[in-house]
Amino acid sequence: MKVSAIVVAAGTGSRMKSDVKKTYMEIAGVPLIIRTLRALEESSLIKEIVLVVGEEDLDDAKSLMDQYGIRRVIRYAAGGPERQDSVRNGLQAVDDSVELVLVHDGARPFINAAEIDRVIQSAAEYGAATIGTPVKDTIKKVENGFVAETIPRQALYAVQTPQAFQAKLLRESHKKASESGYRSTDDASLVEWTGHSVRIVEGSYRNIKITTPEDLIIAEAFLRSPQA
Ligand SMILES: Nc1ccn([C@@H]2O[C@H](COP(=O)(O)OP(=O)(O)OP(=O)(O)O)[C@@H](O)[C@H]2O)c(=O)n1
Ligand SMILES: C[C@](O)(CO)[C@H](O)COP(=O)(O)O
Repeated sequence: MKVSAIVVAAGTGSRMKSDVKKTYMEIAGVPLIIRTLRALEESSLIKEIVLVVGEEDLDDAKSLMDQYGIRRVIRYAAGGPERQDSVRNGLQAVDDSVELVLVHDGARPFINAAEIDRVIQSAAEYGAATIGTPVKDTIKKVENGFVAETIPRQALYAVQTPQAFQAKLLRESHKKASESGYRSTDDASLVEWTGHSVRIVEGSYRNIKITTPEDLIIAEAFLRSPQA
């Protein structure tokens, strides 16, 4: 089964409040995107990577891949206004012969090959799968500054990436969403919206998305204490 990975790294990183684009920020001396791509290269199931970066960063990204010896990236695509647009642009660069597509945030460097392969195997079996972890906090819906509802925690998961899909299903979901103007923050929700079920794969609380400055402190701590 031919598996392609789309790595989305074209965001502006506004919540990081940094002059340096989050994608290229160094964590312990190595750019964030390089750490993430190195993790993906550990999976023998991923045959190619399509890297989605800002249009203005395409040349620099290719140089960075050469500098750090990232060999699995073979195609590039320009990002779009939102993450959903960037994924869609990446999809257009994936060969039609590819059977399964994995989508991963460039901002999640702490994924490991075992987790990646479990998501791939689950998507191969069920058509769509996402990694995630049970929510640890109590989650409440807020309206006008007041709690409107406490959502029972037992069934709640904080989903992460990688998410993986049969290529045809993901292409159709993105096409329908684009045609109808449906917008969402992850790819699994587009597939759900079309009525297809999505399998949950148990993940790790280490698979954080580097989003705000606090996440950099956590990331440095994770690097000092590698996963058992
Ligand atoms: N238009 C966009 C927006 C996001 N992303 C990517 O999607 C992943 C998850 O998005 P997020 O963490 O929100 O990144 P940013 O959008 O850059 O952050 P912010 O929302 O703080 O601006 C990141 O790897 C980001 O680079 C992307 O490729 N294209
Ligand atoms: C895809 C994702 O990482 C799943 O949790 C999340 O939805 C990305 O959200 P962001 O606002 O684009 O970081």
